[in-house]
Amino acid sequence: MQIWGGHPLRGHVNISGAKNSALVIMAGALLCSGDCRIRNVPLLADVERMGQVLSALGVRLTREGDILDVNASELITSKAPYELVTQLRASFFAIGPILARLGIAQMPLPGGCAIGARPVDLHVRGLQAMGAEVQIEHGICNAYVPGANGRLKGAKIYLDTPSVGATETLMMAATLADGETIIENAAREPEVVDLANFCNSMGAKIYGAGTSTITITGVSQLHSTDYSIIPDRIETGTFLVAAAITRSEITLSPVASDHLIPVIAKLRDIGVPIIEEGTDCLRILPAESLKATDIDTLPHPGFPTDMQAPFMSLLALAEGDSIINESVFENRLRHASELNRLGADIRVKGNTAFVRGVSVLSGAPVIGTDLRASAALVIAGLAAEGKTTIQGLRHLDRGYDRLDMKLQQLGARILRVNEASADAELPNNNSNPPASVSL
Ligand SMILES: CC(=O)N[C@H]1[C@@H](OP(=O)(O)OP(=O)(O)OC[C@H]2O[C@@H](n3ccc(=O)[nH]c3=O)[C@H](O)[C@@H]2O)O[C@H](CO)[C@@H](O)[C@@H]1O
Ligand SMILES: C=C(OP(=O)(O)O)C(=O)O
Repeated sequence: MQIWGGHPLRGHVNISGAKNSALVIMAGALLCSGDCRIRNVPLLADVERMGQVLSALGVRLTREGDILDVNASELITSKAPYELVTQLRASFFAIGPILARLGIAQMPLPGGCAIGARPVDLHVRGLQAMGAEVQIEHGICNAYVPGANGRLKGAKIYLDTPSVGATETLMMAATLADGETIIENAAREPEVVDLANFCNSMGAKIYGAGTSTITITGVSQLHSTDYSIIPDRIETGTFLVAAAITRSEITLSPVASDHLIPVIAKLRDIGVPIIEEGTDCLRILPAESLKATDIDTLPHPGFPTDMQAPFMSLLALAEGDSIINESVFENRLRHASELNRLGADIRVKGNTAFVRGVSVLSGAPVIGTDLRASAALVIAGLAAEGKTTIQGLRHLDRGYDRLDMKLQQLGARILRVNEASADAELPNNNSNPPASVSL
């Protein structure tokens, strides 16, 4: 991807459905033996792969625009395909519904962004508390429920850390379990609430999602539903930061601004004016100056780790020194060295980045190491002088719905090229932007 920086954005951007809701809700559809219609599904490589995982299990899927119809009435296997599951994180969460439906599941350990060890011990311990026998061998998590009816049992589960995925896996498993499950220290992310709402729309009995204690009363089966997923708060945040760094005025909708409280608060600290318009629209105005601030990532409702990398790009151009502490994942600061190639002044020690604001960034060839790191480089490229060439588009495609196209519609000079030809052009780094660029 090539970006010629220094051009303000203008206009309106449509925010897609949330990646992390769509993926887990697709897994949740495994709980239902009827038709599930899921609306507002983003166009993402991860969604495509999750669909392939479900298909391999015997699920029938059809997609038209952003509507996905899923029918999991006949599951033909409890074994998920290794090559697919290892490419994304959320596929693993399907272990909960598969086990609840079939009493047996063989789930490879997941992939996803390489931002830390990302174990699945909390998922496993929770399923064990619900009566499953679980063993990990040869990269596969084998789980089964002993006993004649193969039904999980309600349990009291305390999560050592409020893991989003573990909360979702266990919540889904508990919907069809025998009796009541209580998850303490549950994750409170909006996507957990979205999944609970989806399950409840199929007749599940989940109470307290969005708080630290979730109670689920198991039912014997779930019914068909028609459900629309929430707007992507991380995509929204990414466009807000893209507008902030280019000193632009844009509007964004649909958005759920109550899911963005820490992000909007930090942007305001930095000096970026944001106006809420109506119930689902945000307007961002050009900042007079960008001021340094400190960020500590935390589970929701704290500042989201998925917004840390984009904010690092913004703070790289703020006046003064900022400290960014990544508390959720142990290896999620790899974009700092790539931002330094663009002229940023960032030092990393352990899980902390010390960002000394500079007045300009200058375009250079860089590599995105994970999804949000790649987004951070796109954002920096929009502000940098000259041309930035970004490799690692496969990460972006996993989690952003046509990011280059949406930015182009806002007036960004951004061109998608295949990575081999991007390499070929690297020496010509400061060439002028083409008069117009198209996909
Ligand atoms: C597909 C999806 O929804 N991905 C999101 C989800 O990932 P994911 O669900 O993988 O993230 P978790 O909330 O589980 O991880 C949080 C922390 O808990 C640790 N942990 C997690 C599970 C476990 O069994 N043991 C354990 O120690 C992790 O290593 C990490 O340090 O939440 C993250 C935190 O908001 C986001 O960055 C990801 O975008
Ligand atoms: C870390 C992320 O995704 P995943 O959990 O799918 O790797 C993310 O969306 O930023």
